[in-house]
Amino acid sequence: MSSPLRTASYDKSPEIYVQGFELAACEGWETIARTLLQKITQRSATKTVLVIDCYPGVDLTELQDHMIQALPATLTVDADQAKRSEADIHALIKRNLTDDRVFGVISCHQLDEFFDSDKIRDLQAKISAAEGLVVVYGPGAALITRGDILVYADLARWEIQQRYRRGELGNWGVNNTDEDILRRYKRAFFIEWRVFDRHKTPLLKSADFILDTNRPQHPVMVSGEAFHAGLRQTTAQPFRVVPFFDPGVWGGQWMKHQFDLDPEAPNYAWCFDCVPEENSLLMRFGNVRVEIPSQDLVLLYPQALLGEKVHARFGAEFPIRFDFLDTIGGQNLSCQVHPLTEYIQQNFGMHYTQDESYYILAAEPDAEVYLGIKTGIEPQAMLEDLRAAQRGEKAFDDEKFINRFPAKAHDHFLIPAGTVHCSGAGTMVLEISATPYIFTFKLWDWGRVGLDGLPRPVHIEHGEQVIDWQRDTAWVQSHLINHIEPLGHGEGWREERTGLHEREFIETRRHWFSEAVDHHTEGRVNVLNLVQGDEAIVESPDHRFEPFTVHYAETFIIPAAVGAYRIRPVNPDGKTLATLKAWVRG
Ligand SMILES: O=P(O)(O)OC[C@H]1O[C@@H](O)[C@@H](O)[C@@H](O)[C@@H]1O
Repeated sequence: MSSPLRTASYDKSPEIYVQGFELAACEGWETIARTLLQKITQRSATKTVLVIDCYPGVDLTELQDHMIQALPATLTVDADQAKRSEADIHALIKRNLTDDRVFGVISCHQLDEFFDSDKIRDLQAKISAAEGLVVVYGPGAALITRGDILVYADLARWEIQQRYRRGELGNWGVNNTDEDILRRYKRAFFIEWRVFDRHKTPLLKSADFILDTNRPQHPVMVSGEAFHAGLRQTTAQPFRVVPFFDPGVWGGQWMKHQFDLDPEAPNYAWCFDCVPEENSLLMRFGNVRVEIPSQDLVLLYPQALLGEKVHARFGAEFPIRFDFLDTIGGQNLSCQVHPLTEYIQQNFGMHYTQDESYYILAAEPDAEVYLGIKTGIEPQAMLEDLRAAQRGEKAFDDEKFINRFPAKAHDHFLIPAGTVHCSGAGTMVLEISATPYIFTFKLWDWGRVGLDGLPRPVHIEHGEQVIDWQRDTAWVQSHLINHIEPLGHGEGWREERTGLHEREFIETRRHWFSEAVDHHTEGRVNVLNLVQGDEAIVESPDHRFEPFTVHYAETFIIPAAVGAYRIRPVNPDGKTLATLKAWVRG
């Protein structure tokens, strides 16, 4: 392994300290109920309607038993009562759901389409006839009434996925807790999360309180005002999202040692350390830590975070993804290809595609990356071989068809969609890619089964429609491997362009430095990783944010609104550090 083991300095729980709202959050059901009662009392009204809208996956039984029951409600309304039937909902989303295990079609539905307007009217009549305290709760509660006090109970997607895996949770609007995990994830990714993100955005803007329900039996609540102050502060300083680590059939051992992860885990394959759509943010208000989906920041403050140009082009979506793929002590990823832009648009309703790159953080001496097809091969022969392998008749002859290139630390492999590729065993990849990450058409999975003992889904029928057969040995060598161009230098630093390919919208720059380097967002969000060196400090030249410490391999985000920032090495030994920075071109 080319990188020696270090003491684990990588911070797995980065927090944002929100200034000026030290008393704005509280924790525990009892305290939360008391805070709500105070708010109700302060209204001095004979009737109060308290609405607790929820992201799907929030534990409604816990909410009922520990909080709603503690409130002196004269009427309690569960929004589920107004939901359309499972069959109706299925008919509405059938086309988006598809029969495939992995791929659906992105939904444009609005949440009110999933509710029965007559039932909503009945509930509204009941609510207006009631006196005293009325509590309306559950996903979609605010469709029935906006009420007098609004609480939004939120939940991060990563926690939702854990609940799916533990068999505790199915999708919203269907009784499918036992269904294949891939299918439940698909329904959430393509439909449910889209619809509920759309529904929650205006609610988060006006909610009196945000309820963090990520930790079972450890609820935390923060005022809407403090929540927004925290998000606004976040758009004016460097920050990190909460990384999550996941095992996989090809997973390795490097992250486990490097990041001090559970030594009992068999391996770790992925680390998502900057996929704001799925990660969460930790905001600290005094003694209380609140966890919210980092997507909330993207939905609520896209201009300040992304910058005008990026927001105009992508909407409220964070387009840059940094993640790790660890195969050191593991196995090859599946041999795969990603859809071309028109293919992802026309088949899956995504507006941009899964363009990727592999930046090598560390590698075993014999590590290799598979990239592009061999010059002169016959496409039909390769597809036939893949199909025969898929039928189980023989192993795919990768030697015959796919290039392999040696990989060492700091190499950068560019992978525009349509290029057949995978990282081989013995490689620690920092993926710097466009955000879509599930549009992987596996072509060959080396004849193995997944962690669940079942073959992982292979999609040769999609893959064959998007493989670019021009990307052969010579083309790949000259266009996709270490396309490194020196750009500038100064006292104790030099800058290089490392990618990405011209078909990809991300620009990447590497700085080698032993002295401070000045950077500027130029009005676009920057995402960086400290790819060499133990520690550096990100500072504001005019003291507009607190100095922010980053450690080796941590990914950090500089919102567009930050403007100028400086990265100073912490290197008493004078060693050279390196950052890899990405932003959206154009
Ligand atoms: O298909 P497997 O083997 O799990 O590899 C999957 C990984 O491959 C990489 O090239 C990327 O496409 C990742 O987004 C993906 O998670």
